Amino acid sequence: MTDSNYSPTVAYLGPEASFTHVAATQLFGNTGLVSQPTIPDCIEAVTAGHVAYAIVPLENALEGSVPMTIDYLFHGSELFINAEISTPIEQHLLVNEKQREALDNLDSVQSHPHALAQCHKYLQYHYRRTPLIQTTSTAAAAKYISENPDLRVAAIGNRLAAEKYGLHIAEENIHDFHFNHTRFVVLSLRKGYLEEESHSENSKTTFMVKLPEDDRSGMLHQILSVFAWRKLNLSKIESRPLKTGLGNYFFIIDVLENEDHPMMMGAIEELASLNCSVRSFGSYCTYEQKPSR
Ligand SMILES: O=C(O)C(=O)Cc1ccccc1
Repeated sequence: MTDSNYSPTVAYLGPEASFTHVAATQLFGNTGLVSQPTIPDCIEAVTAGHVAYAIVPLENALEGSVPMTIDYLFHGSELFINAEISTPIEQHLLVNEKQREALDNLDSVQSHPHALAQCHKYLQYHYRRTPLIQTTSTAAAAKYISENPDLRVAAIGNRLAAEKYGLHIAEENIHDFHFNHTRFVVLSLRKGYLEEESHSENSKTTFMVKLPEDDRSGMLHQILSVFAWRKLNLSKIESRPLKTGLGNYFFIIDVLENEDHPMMMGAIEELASLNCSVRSFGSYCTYEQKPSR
């Protein structure tokens, strides 16, 4: 989707064949992608300037926000969101070819916490007594079982991981709900669209809003009316712990408008006049990934 003559370096939550990797190739192609073992590693790589961008999962339709991304992005990062890509997620049960017959006798099932949670009913029904082990990504679990053929361990991951690591798909589509999509965000130190020529009709802006210290009753209502009377459509509002004490929250607010729109500028000013602290993560476009993997 980016200019074919220019390939930026992009840190992604790897290894190869993770869902994040699939999303990264959709946006950036195959060149310049740098696998990182964890979400904090992706965020640190782009913050330190080792890569131009990082791409990480932000939110899943079944499980909600990815806490690791929220923690590192909203608590003290200097990063902006340049794009988001929403992808359909299909989870499969994978085993090493050597363990095809061990399915009734597994010692553990391993995957990313969100993948385990997305398949919870399946696991509860079929593997109630089997330990579930969390890994840094679905692909890390797939790679692990391919490198340890003698372990009676299954992984949960995508079809590409099965192909890449030579694994047998023991059961397809084990996610509990059909509509399983994940939002991945592209982050960098630069505020602005991934593609400069992006048009603003399809824009979204993400804000982090903190309430004033002297939190008054009806404050959230006041914040929402700032957007409501300007007919600014919110696609998300989520409260997250500020980590400063029980009951202290900030809000993540996504607005379906470009930050430069006069109504948005007015909204930000009005929030400031209510003594809210507002940090903008910038305006960006949403890309949709075709279902395939
Ligand atoms: O683990 C992966 O492959 C990821 O990219 C993170 C993730 C996990 C589960 C659903 C979507 C993304």
